[in-house]
Amino acid sequence: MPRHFLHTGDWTRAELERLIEAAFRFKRGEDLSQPLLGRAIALVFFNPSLRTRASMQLAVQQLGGYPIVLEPGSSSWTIEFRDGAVMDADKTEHVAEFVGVLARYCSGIGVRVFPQLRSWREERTDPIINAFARQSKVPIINLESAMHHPCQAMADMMTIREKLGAGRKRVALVWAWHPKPLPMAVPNSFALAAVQMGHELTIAHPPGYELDDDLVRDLAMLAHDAGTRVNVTHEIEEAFDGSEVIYAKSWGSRLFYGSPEEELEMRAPYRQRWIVDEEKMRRTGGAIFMHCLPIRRNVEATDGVLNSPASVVIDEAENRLHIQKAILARLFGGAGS
Ligand SMILES: CC(=O)N[C@@H](CCCN)C(=O)O
Ligand SMILES: NC(=O)OP(=O)(O)O
Repeated sequence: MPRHFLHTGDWTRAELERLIEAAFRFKRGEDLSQPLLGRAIALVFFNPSLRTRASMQLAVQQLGGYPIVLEPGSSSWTIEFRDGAVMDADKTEHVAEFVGVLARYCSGIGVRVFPQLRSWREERTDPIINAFARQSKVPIINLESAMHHPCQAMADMMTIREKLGAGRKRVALVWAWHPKPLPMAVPNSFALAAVQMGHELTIAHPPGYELDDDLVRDLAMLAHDAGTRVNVTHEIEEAFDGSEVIYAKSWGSRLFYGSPEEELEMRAPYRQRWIVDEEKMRRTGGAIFMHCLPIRRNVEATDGVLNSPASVVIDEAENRLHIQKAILARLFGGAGS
């Protein structure tokens, strides 16, 4: 089985640290190697993207490779994932043939596939990215699945290092109100990578927005191993007191997968309070503000915060390019491996 990049939990802290160091070498222009020379990487997008798509295409190209972007269900065929499925409905080809064929053309396959937000029990197991990983003889890179967004989380860890230096930081993952229930991939991966890197993590969310139980258990174990801790609070202000990093993100409640209307009703009371504004940022004494983007201005965070020097969201997005070059170089040989 090839080594995939599905979530950071499969990689050691030392390996993650080396990825960040390699990413800084790319960023500083010190590493101009082309480990992908003459090779193709498929980038499979089931969902929209700005940053991931543009930065992965560029990353592959800057390493000498050729990116092939595919969009199943729009410009390429619809795909069936279930083993043993009788394919007499709408799906045109099976993931077995899809990855079998692509592996003859490409050295690796990046996949973006959001959850349907229909069945928590099923989607919490990340079935689609895992089906790709099971079927594939070439490395699979997770470009955001139902449960993880490791490229984002690694760009986030790089950005924290870049802005605040090495060592343990007090970081807060803050739930924000949003007009739609969104996936949990970004908060899961941020929390996981943050404790793996030894940061002290506070997670603030309203009741009912708990992250996955297994993930929370893993966070506690990893925090213990790293000599740090994870605090969970239902008070948004508590996340700001003394924090050095405010990481805002909205996510849907797992209690209401399959019933978005009820979910929206449950979150309605949180609209006024669960927003990052300048008043809350003042409680931190100089924290940086982070968000994976896209962000809804004056809903998740105010213009005042996003336009202030505290906001590092554009640097964070730039760092996607550099860390993904490090990840590609690590998976496909050459520099950074
Ligand atoms: C607005 C939206 O759909 N956000 C998606 C993508 C975030 C970054 N790739 C999410 O919350 O997972
Ligand atoms: N942050 C992020 O993954 O952005 P896109 O959804 O635009 O790729």
